[in-house]
Amino acid sequence: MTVSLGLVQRWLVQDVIRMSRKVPKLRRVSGCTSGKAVVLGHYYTSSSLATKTKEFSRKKEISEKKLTRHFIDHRKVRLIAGSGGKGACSFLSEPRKEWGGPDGGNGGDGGNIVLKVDQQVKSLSMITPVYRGKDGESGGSKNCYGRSASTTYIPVPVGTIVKENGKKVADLSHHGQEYVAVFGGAGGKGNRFFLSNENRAPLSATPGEKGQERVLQLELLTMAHAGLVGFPNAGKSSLLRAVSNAKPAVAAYPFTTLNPHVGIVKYQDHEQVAVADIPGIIRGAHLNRGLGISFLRHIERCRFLLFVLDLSIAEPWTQLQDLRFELEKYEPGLSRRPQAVVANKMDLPEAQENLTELRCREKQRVIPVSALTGDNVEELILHLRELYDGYLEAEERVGAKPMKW
Ligand SMILES: Nc1nc2c(ncn2[C@@H]2O[C@H](COP(=O)(O)OP(=O)(O)OP(=O)(O)O)[C@@H](O)[C@H]2O)c(=O)[nH]1
Ligand SMILES: [Mg+2]
Repeated sequence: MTVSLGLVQRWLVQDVIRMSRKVPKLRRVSGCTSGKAVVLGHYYTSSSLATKTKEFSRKKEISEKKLTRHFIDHRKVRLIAGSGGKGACSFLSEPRKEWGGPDGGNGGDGGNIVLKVDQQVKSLSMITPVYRGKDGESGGSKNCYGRSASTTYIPVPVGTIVKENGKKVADLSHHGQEYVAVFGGAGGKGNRFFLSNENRAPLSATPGEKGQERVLQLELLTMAHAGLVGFPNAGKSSLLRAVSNAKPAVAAYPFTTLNPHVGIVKYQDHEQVAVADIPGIIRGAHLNRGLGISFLRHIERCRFLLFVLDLSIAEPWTQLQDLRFELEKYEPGLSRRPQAVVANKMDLPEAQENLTELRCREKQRVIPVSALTGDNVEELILHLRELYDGYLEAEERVGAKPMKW
C-alpha cells in the first residue's frame, strides 16, 4: 500500500489538533520549566504548579494622595423621582360584543428614590450629581394596569447627613437605614375608572403625575468613638498606628494627613473602640488658616476626645488652649466632651520637664506616651476603654442605643 506524503502530513496535523483540544485550560506562567507539568512553550496545564508559583497578593496600603482623590465627604445631588404611567383610553370591541364599554387601565406609579446606608461604602465619591427614578408603565386596553416602577436605591456610607437648604432632614447612622428622598408620581387613571351611571362611555383618561424633585446636600460625618485632635506633626497618625490596625501616612512635615482615618482598637472581650485621626488644626483654623476647620465635622460624632500634644516643643500647653478654642469656635460645647490629654514624643529629652509643668496646669488626665517607641501605649489603650465604658453607661442611663462598631 502506498501512502502519499501529503496524506501523512494531514494525519499528523489532525493528531496535533486533537491533542491540543484535550488540554483543559492553559495558563501562562513565566519562568517555569518544571518537568512535572506538560509544558507547551510558555503554557502549561498543571494548576498545582501554578498555585506554587503564584505570589501572595497583599493588600496595598492606600496612599494619602490616592485617598484624597477618592474620599469625598460632601456632595450636592438632584433627585427626580419617576413619573406615573398614563392611563389608557380604550373600549372593548369583540365579535358579538361590539359595545363592550370602556376598558382603559390605569398607569403604574413612578419609582421612588431611596438613600440606603451600606457599610461597604466608605465615601460619597460614587454619588453622581443627578439621579432619575424609573417611570411607571402606561395602562393598556382590556383593563391592563401599567406596572409600577421599582425603587432606585442609592448606597451611602454610615454617618451620612442629608440636608435641604442647609437644614438637616435625615441622619443616616445605622447600616441598612433607609430614607425615601423623593416619591414617584402616581399613575394616571384609565377611562374605565371614570365609568359611572351618568357617563357610560367616558373618553377621559389622565396622564401620570410627575415625580417629586429635590436638591439635597449629603454630608459624611465619620463615625468613631474617639477623635484624635492635635496640631500638625503632633504624632496623631503615629499614635493611631500604634494603638490600632489602621495605617495612616506618617511623615516629618505638617499636614501629612488630609483625610480622616478610622482605626479599631480591639479588646479581649471583643469590644471594639473606633478611633478617628483627623487632619491637624492650627491656631486660627476657624478663620480658614491651615486646612481650616471644615473637617472638624468628622469629630462632631466622636463621643470622647484625645488631645495629642507634642511634648518636645516649648510650652505645649498653649497648643491645648488653642485646640480647645478652635473646637469651641466650630461648635460650642465640643471642647467639653469627655477627654484625655496624650503627651506624645516622651522619648525626646525636652519632654520630661514639659510633662511636669503640663500636669500642674491641666485638670484632665495626662497620659505620657511615645508613639514612636510604643512606650506606655498600654495606659492609653486602657484609658480609652474607661472612656468607652463611661460612654456605654451614659447611653444606657438615657435609654439610648450606644454606637457599636
Ligand atoms: N521622637 C518621636 N517622634 C515621633 C513620635 N510620634 C510621632 N513622631 C514623629 O513625628 C512626625 C509626625 O508624625 P505624624 O504621626 O505624621 O503626625 P500627625 O500629627 O499625624 O501630623 P499631621 O498628619 O500632619 O497632622 C513623624 O516624623 C513621626 O515619626 C514620638 O513619639 N517620638
Ligand atoms: Mg497625620
